[in-house]
Amino acid sequence: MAQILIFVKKLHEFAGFKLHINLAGMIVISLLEGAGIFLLAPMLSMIGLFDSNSEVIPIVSWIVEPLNGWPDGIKLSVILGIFISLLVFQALLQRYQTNLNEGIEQGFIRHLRLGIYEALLQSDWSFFLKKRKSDLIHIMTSELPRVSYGIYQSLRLMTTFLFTFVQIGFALWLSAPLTASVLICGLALAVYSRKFIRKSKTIGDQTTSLSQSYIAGMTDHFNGIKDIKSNMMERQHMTWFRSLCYRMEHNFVQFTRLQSVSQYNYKVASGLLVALFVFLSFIVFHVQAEKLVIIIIIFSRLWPKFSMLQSGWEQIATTIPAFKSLLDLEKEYAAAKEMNLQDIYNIENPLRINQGIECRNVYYRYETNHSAYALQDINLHIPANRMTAIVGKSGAGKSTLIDLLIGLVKPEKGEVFVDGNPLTIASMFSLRRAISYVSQDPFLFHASLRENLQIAAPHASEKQMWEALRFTASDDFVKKLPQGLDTDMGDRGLRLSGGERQRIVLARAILRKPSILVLDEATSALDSENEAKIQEALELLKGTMTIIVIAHRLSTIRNADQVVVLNGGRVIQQGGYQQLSLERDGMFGQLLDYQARAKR
Ligand SMILES: Nc1ncnc2c1ncn2[C@@H]1O[C@H](COP(=O)(O)OP(=O)(O)OP(=O)(O)O)[C@@H](O)[C@H]1O
Repeated sequence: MAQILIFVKKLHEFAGFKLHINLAGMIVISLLEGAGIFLLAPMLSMIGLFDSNSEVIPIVSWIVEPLNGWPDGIKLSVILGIFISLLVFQALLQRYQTNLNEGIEQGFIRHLRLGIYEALLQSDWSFFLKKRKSDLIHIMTSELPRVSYGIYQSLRLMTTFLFTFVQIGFALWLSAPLTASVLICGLALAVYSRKFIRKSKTIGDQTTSLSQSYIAGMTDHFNGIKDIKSNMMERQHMTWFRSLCYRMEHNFVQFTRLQSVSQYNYKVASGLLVALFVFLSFIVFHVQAEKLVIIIIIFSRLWPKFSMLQSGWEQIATTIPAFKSLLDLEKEYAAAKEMNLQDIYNIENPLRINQGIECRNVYYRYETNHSAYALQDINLHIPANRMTAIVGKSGAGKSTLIDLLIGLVKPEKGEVFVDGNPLTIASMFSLRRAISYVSQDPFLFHASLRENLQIAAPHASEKQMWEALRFTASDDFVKKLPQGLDTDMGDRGLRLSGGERQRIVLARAILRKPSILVLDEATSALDSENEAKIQEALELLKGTMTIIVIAHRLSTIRNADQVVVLNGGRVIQQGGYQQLSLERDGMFGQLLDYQARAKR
């Protein structure tokens, strides 16, 4: 419950006076409904349904007294007129309040959605390394609507509660002992029904974990669909999916069953209560007929509200785990926050690097409770406007070193310097403004080629786009695409071959006119001819920007000014290509030998 209160507080902060107007509207609607019910007594008496003395009923006496002595027809018309006016006013207010409610709810959800996405973009890279992407998608797509539903139910519950409260007030005014005895029965039922709320919460926990598995499973399966189909793994996946679907079905059915039991209990109890009620009225409390009619009308309208309160609580209880997921995520975000998004936007100027980037005694571990360091004792200088190649066996720490140099991860020990100044959070963002990074797994958005290029350089002209494409030997195949630059790239750029995709991503990186170009195995999927073209292009860039390259194919780094060899997270060799290739006992020489042998 504490989780919901936190969100109600947030709702209050967000909606402010609108929420107050909403609550006031609810109270007025309930009061009008109560007053309308009071008018039923004189109406029924005039029609002749019972012989009434309306003066004994509060409010009614104020209206009926001035009409005494008037003909019955006019009296009835006046009362009916007041009744209709109350109804119309109440209906109008109700309409306004419903719209206001929806506006508040949807506005609040938008506010939460934007907040989560903003916090996501403000989080550091280590947050994304630890978090399953599908869990974030799950929260944005499944948990947020549940939170929205929980808030809607909470507002509805509040309305029902206020309505019930006001109506109980009227009933108490008419007959305190009778109302009190009905309330005691209602309270006893509410205490008995607490177990239903607890069970609802357990079912809600299961709903969260099942929908999390569902989205995680679907994401994994779609990412690996080629492996599934080509390795005939359909049966295993179908079995997993079927079992999950059964469990999800059971989860929903279980909740409906639970609700039907609690609603059944309420119905039976209401029958028993009506009998008790009539008995008490006549035999014990001797309530006057007029008052009894009004009390019966009030309670006949109130009892469904009691059962709505119960079912509302149960519905809210199932959404509590979703509220909890959101709060947990907020805590994780707070711990992982790098900087405010607005401050990030304000960093417009790329960092100018004159001397270079340097690591001093740097150590880094992915998990601090794990003894293995991905990088250790790194002392390294990456000179500005030169090409540095980082090589080493798989798992040596090359990509981790790049992440550290561009400030994506922070050293556990030691420090990174740019032109002799320690890398701070602010300078790190300026540094990233200066970088174009091409990863091992080049990614294109499901949009046209033009849009994919514009993401990196929104103001690039068509001419500049073609220049970048020519630079990366992509212009020929782009011209052959059905709609040229406007061709859709498909899901993750699936429309292109691996090598074509790499060249487009490289063109995008160049288009940004970076002062540091980082290529993490960016040409691994290219054939020799295209790779040679890219090498020539990179040669042209040398001297104009700092280039850092990770490459397994050592032939591609022949022109590097500096080669850094990593092994087991340590720098074991460093120097010019020629110099290192002559050190025959060194790892670089060994790597060159392996590749020469593999070629033969
Ligand atoms: N997200 C992660 N969580 C935990 N350990 C990781 C993570 N990423 C990498 N590692 C570990 O850190 C070490 C260095 O990994 P890194 O990716 O930097 O190697 P690499 O030299 O780039 O390898 P490759 O050439 O295969 O891409 C490896 O032992 C790897 O298992």
